[in-house]
Amino acid sequence: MSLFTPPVAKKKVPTEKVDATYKRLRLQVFLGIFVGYAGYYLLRNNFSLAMPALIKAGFSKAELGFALSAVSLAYGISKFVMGIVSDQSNARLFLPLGLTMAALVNLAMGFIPALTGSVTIMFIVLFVLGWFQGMGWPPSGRVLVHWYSINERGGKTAIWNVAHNVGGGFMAPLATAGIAILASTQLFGISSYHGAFILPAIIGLVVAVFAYLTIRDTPESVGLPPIEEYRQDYPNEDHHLFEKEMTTKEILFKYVLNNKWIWVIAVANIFVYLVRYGVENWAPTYLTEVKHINLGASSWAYFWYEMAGIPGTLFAGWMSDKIFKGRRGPAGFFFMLVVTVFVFIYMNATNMGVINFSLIMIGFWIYGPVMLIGLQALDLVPKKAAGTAAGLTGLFGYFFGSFSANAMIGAAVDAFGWNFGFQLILGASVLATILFGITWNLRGQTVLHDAK
Ligand SMILES: O=P(O)(O)OC[C@H](O)CO
Repeated sequence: MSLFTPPVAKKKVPTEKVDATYKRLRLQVFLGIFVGYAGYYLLRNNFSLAMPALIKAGFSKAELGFALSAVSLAYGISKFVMGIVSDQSNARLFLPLGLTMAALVNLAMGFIPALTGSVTIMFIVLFVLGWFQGMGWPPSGRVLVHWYSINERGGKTAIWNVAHNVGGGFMAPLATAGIAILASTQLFGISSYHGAFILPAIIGLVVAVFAYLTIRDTPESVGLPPIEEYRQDYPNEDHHLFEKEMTTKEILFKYVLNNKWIWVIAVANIFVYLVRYGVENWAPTYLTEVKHINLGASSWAYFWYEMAGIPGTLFAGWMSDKIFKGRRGPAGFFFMLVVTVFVFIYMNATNMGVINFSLIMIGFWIYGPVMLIGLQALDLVPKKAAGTAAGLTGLFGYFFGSFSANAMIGAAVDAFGWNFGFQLILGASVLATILFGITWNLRGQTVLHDAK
């Protein structure tokens, strides 16, 4: 454990050098967590690229779907558990370690055919992968709260959040290239689909080295003053800074589990994730089954849903920083209100242009709230509890929201039809809007009584 203990600088940076050092290191650590988290996404869903070959080998869609569910199941739990561990760990080591482990699991799946030989084994291996995946978000959050103060954190977290889409976007071509290389060279004498694991894993290892070289745990770890002091921007009225590392008990019972606002946004996250994955996962089926458009056209709609999330996320961060001066609730409320309107249009539309447009609009407006919940979790607690707070919201989002999106909506549609399935999504969207509304006056760790 001592290997991961957050470091403390032996010497302070001289006052005249503080500004230049801060400027240089803020850019450097940001690049580290951006590229690092994109690296995590290279290795999160690449199994799906191996699935067509596994189906040909005799596995059913239901079996592979079951195996795949292990990733989000483990990811949700790990984001919370590893979030707790990461709050007392050096982010410079923690993030690259999780990425390295995720890459090693992928290399094992690439080189050991037995690991993709049965559903049970795949479930176990993917569970382990999901667990290591949970080591990416918490240290990134730790870096964001220590290097960026509250009135700029929205914009910076939003830009960082784009790493999700960059990593997810590069994953498919990389995995496909890996398959093509093995198919043409017959290297290692294994089936070509193993390339979907091997090439992204190799890039993941390179990214882990880059992340280690660039990330620095906290400003204090390199002899700089705390960010609040440097930028004169404080998260609470008495300007109290939490610079002492805390025990797990303190973090959990003093700052996270007894903070009613964390519970409000954790529950909000169930509904946000139900909308995010409910719309995304079921769009291809809905469009092909009900609207009778071909799969090629529906996969383009899916692609644009993802891409629209990039400007939407940036807009949400900017809005919460600049218009609402560090308050995330009003921005989340506004974004979810618009999502609700477009879910309503989407479920009632008959014209293909309107259907595609409303789907893209849902993509644009939903990723803002996805990012804002994580950001709000970081804001609401002392810096030393950031990973745990964000982890708890992630647990609720993945364990309940993503799970319900996959299982409950499918069952509801089977039993009562598409309209009922959409009513569930619409209801979730309204509830998320209300819950964001409840947090309207929150800014950092303070409730602003005069905020309008
Ligand atoms: O855990 P992920 O990858 O869904 O990311 C969550 C968002 O960044 C939370 O703000």
